[in-house]
Amino acid sequence: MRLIIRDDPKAVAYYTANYVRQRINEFKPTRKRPFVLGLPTGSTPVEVYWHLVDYYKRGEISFRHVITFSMDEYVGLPRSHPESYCAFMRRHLYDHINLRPENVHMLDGNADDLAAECQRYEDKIKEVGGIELFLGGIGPDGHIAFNEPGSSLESVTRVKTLAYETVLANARFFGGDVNKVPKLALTVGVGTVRAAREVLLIITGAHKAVALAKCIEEGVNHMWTVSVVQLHPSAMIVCDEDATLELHVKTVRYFKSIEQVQEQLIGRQHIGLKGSISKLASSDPSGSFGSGVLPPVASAATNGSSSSDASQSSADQDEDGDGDGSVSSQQFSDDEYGDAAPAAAPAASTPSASNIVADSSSDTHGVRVDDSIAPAAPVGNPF
Ligand SMILES: N[C@@H]1[C@@H](O)[C@H](O)[C@@H](COP(=O)(O)O)O[C@@H]1O
Repeated sequence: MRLIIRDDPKAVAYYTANYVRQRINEFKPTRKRPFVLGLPTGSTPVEVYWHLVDYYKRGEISFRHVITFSMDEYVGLPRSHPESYCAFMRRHLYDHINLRPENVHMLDGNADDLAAECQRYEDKIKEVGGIELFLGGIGPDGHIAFNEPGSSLESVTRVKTLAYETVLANARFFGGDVNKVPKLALTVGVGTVRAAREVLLIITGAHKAVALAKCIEEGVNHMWTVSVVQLHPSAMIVCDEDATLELHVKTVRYFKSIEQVQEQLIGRQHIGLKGSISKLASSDPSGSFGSGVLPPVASAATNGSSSSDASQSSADQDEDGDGDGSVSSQQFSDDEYGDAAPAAAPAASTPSASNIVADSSSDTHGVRVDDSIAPAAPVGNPF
């Protein structure tokens, strides 16, 4: 498991959105080989979605060959209700990017046969080849999707009764009235999340610090269903400093030092997504490794793909899926299905990799970690 710690929720959102963009662009999805993405609701991912919309509008990513599966949905809440997860996903992401309607999958909490609806969802996930990347959040009680404490760690998509703590936590979306919060939901299972080829969780806030500690420092336990990520071969948690409050200092220093040492020994340019390593840095010019003195980390400019790299990756997607993998940027903009083509870059209210100013001052736990992808976040909700 990888734990990436950033200063605050904005930096977490920015890191996560960048990661998703790079994963999709490196995958080079085509019609025959789409990228299958699992997505959460909740307040935590909202800013991630703003960034993804921004990347799309800048032409840095295309969702044309991306298939999405939302994690969960309330039972009995009309889809048109502003707090339905269907409305949420449309409001924050789906209505603003070039997903094909047939590639958007959401659970129907008003289906006549809820069990059949859950089975349909599982079948559909299998039919498209499984989920490549499952992005998730957690509740303060450590639930992932709506897999409340005590959920089977092998569970699949099903109807779930919500824990009182979750109803309380979500009452804020229903005018603070717990009576208005649906008590049942459809949710992908813990096993559904585990089956994804990669899991990326975003966890922010002191109110989730106990859950993060249970997830990382204790054993796999159905009372903290997020802890199942310990069993996943490719799991990453991106959290903020507040969420680390219940972790041992040693744990925090360990994960921060991994990031720092990797950059020193390997060089950020050689660390692939999912933590893969292409080669070691050619030399250790300072010769300082082992002395306990870590050199400054790389600057923002070396962090992952530049905007133009990402844009090129998008443009390289094989539009017609014939396997040749090469299309011109004109083809990238063409829209045989009538979707909106990537728009011009919006005004300077949104960030780009190039205008991020590195801030390496964070030293909360005594280990300096490069924060070079700390965001200049969008000003306000762009929608
Ligand atoms: N079912 C959702 C979860 O999928 C989500 O992770 C959680 C966290 O929400 P927030 O990000 O608002 O804390 O909320 C709900 O319970």
